[in-house]
Amino acid sequence: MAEKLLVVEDSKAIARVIQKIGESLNYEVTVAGSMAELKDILEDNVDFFVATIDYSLPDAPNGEAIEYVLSHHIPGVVMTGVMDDVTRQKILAQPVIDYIPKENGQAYMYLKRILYWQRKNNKISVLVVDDSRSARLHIADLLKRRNFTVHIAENGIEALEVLEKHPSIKMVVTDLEMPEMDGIELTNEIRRRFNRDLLAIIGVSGAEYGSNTARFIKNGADDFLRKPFCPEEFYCRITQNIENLANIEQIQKVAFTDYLTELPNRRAFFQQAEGCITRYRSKQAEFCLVMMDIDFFKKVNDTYGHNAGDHVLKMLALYLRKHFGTGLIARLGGEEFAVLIEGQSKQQLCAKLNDFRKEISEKTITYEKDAINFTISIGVVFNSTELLAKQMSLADEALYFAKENGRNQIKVADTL
Ligand SMILES: Nc1nc2c(ncn2[C@@H]2O[C@H](COP(=O)(O)OP(=O)(O)OP(=O)(O)O)[C@@H](O)[C@H]2O)c(=O)[nH]1
Repeated sequence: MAEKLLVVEDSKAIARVIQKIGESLNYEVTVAGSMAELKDILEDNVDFFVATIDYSLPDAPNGEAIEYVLSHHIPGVVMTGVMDDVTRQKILAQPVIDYIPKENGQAYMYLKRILYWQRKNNKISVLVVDDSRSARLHIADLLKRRNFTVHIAENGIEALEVLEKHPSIKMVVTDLEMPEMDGIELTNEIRRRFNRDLLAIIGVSGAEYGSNTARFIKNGADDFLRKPFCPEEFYCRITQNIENLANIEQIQKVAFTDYLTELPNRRAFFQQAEGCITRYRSKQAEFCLVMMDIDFFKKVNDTYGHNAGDHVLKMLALYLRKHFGTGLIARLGGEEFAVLIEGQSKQQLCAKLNDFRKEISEKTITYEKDAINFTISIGVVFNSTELLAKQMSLADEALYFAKENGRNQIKVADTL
C-alpha cells in the first residue's frame, strides 16, 4: 500500500508541483489549501507518513499549521518563503524533519530527495558515538526524525562491539574526544574492517580544533561536522553521504549484473566462483561447473526478430533460476550461460542437468503471436581441482563437443 503524503499549501501551483513530486515517488497525496481544510482532513484521518507544511497560510500566517501537524505525530518538512533568522529559529526549535526556503527550483529537488529517503531510511542503521549523553541523544533524535534506525555507543571500544553485532550499520557519526578510544582511533579501526564502499564515517568535533577536520579525513572519515552544528547542515551531510553509498551500490550492481536477464554477468561469475568452489570443497560436496549455450540462436533472431530472441534469453534465465537458484548462475555473454552447483553425487547432478535440458527442449515460449521452441547444449566438468579458468575451458571444450555431436545434449569434460 502506498504511503500517504499530506501537502499543506495555499498556492495551487506550488501544491501541484509538490503533488507531482509525491506521486512520482509513489506517495498517495492529499492537499490541504488552508488551516481550516487541514483541520477537516486530520479529523478523519491522521494516517499520514509525512507532510510538507507551508509556513504561512491565509488563516494561519505564523506557522500555526506546523505545530498542528506535528501534534498529530505526522513528521513534517516546512516549506517557507519567509527567510528571516527569527522565523528560521522558531521553525527549527520544533521537531521538524527539515526546513526548506522556497528560493528556487532547487528547493523542490531537495524536497524530492527528502521524501525519497524518508521512506528508505528506516532500512539504514546509523551508529552515534559520543561520551556525552546529551550530545548522543541530540544526534540520535535528529536521525530518528529522518526515520533512520539508530544505535548508540559511549566510546570507540563500545562502538566496535556494536558494529560487530549489527553488520547492517551503514554510517558512523563519531565525536573526537572520548575515553577508552577516541574518534580518530575509532575511524582508523573501522577502516581496517570496512572499506568506504560499505560504511561512511562522519567525524564531529569542537570549533576550536580546526586541524581535526583534516585528521579525521586522513584517517578514513568521509566527512566532518564542527560543533555546534545546525540541523540543516547535519541533514545535508548525512543525506549526501547516504546518497554516495547508494550510488556506489548502484554502480556495483550495474557492473556485476547482466542488463537483459538481470543474472550475474561474467565479471560477477569470475568474482564469486572461486569462493563457491572453495566452499564446496571444504565440505567435501560433489559439484560441477557447467557451460550452456542455446542451439541455433541466430535462427531464433532471424525467424522471430531480435526482441523475441531477447525474450527467449530472459525466459531461459528464469528457468535457470528456478532449477539452479541455490548455485551460482551467470550470463557470460550472447546466448552463453554458466552454472556452478553442488549435489549429492555426480549421477544426481547429471540427472538434474539432463532434466533441465529435456524440459527446455519440450517447452514452447510464446512471444506476441509466435510459439518458439529451442534447445540447449551443455558442457560440464565435475569436481575439478583445476584453476577456475582451466575448469571453464574444459567445460567449454565439452560444450563444443556437444554442439559438434548434434546439439541438444550434455557432454562431460572428463569423458572426452
Ligand atoms: N536477441 C539477442 N540476440 C543476441 C544477443 N546476444 C547475442 N545474440 C545473438 O546470438 C546469436 C549467436 O549466434 P551464433 O554464435 O552463430 O550461434 P548459434 O546460432 O546459437 O549457433 P550454435 O551456437 O552453433 O548452435 C547471434 O545472432 C547474436 O546476434 C542478445 O542479447 N539478444
